[in-house]
Amino acid sequence: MTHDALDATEPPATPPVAADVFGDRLALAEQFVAILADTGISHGLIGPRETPRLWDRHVLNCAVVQEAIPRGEQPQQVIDVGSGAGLPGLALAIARPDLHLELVEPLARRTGWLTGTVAQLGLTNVTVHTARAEAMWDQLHAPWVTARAVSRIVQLAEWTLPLLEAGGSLLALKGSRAATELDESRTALARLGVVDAGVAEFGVSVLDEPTVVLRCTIGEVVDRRRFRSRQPSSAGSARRRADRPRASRRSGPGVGDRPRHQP
Ligand SMILES: C[S@@+](CC[C@H](N)C(=O)[O-])C[C@H]1O[C@@H](n2cnc3c(N)ncnc32)[C@H](O)[C@@H]1O
Repeated sequence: MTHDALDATEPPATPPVAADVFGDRLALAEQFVAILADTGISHGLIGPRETPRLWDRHVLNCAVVQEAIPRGEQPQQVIDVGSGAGLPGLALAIARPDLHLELVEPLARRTGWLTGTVAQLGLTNVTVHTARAEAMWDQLHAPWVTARAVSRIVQLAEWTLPLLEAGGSLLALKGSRAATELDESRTALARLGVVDAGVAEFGVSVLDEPTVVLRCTIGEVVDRRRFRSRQPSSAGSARRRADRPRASRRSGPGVGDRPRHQP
């Protein structure tokens, strides 16, 4: 059957590699894909043309980022910013029941769908917050923040680095331009408190196109007063500020000018 011949709400067949990624949580992942193909599309959280690609481009692409987060003895918290249809947040929560996912998404229509999906899946390791990331600085802190397709890296760092504990990392799922974006942003990231950054690929053995992650690691907890004074009044003005070259305002060493470390 061709992709066009598929019913719009019919979930795509489960690829064999999904079992490698999700293990004994595969049935939950299949349920998530079925929900995405149904209400995820009818509620406008994901494009209708994405149905045939729900596994490889979306759910698997996001779940493999679990490789970046070591398994510890204690449950670890992960803040997923701009979760949209639960990507990567819900894919990670399904793949890794040892993680607790805090999904931060400002659009109530989306968080309503997320809350319903969490209930349908019976996930107990997810909390959904209807808020912008900047509004959660005083309430949520974690060693990991994830984000996919939310903003360019400097703007994303401004929104999310205050959510990180000391030594924590922002994992930004990016496309093939990740290395270029990082090289263009090193000075600005260093000014925001990033002490180490790098680009790494995940899912190399299971995906035709591995997931490219731009990682930004902070040292001490970042000075939030600096960020708060720069808190954007709107996404547009913030983006304009974030994309302005900062080297002209103050020169200094860029992050990652020391040897890179891969997660
Ligand atoms: C293009 S969507 C990506 C959704 C999902 N991460 C994905 O990859 O499918 C970007 C999402 O980021 C959210 N967003 C934008 N600015 C944000 C902010 N400052 N804090 C949290 N979420 C934000 C939007 O509401 C939207 O749901």
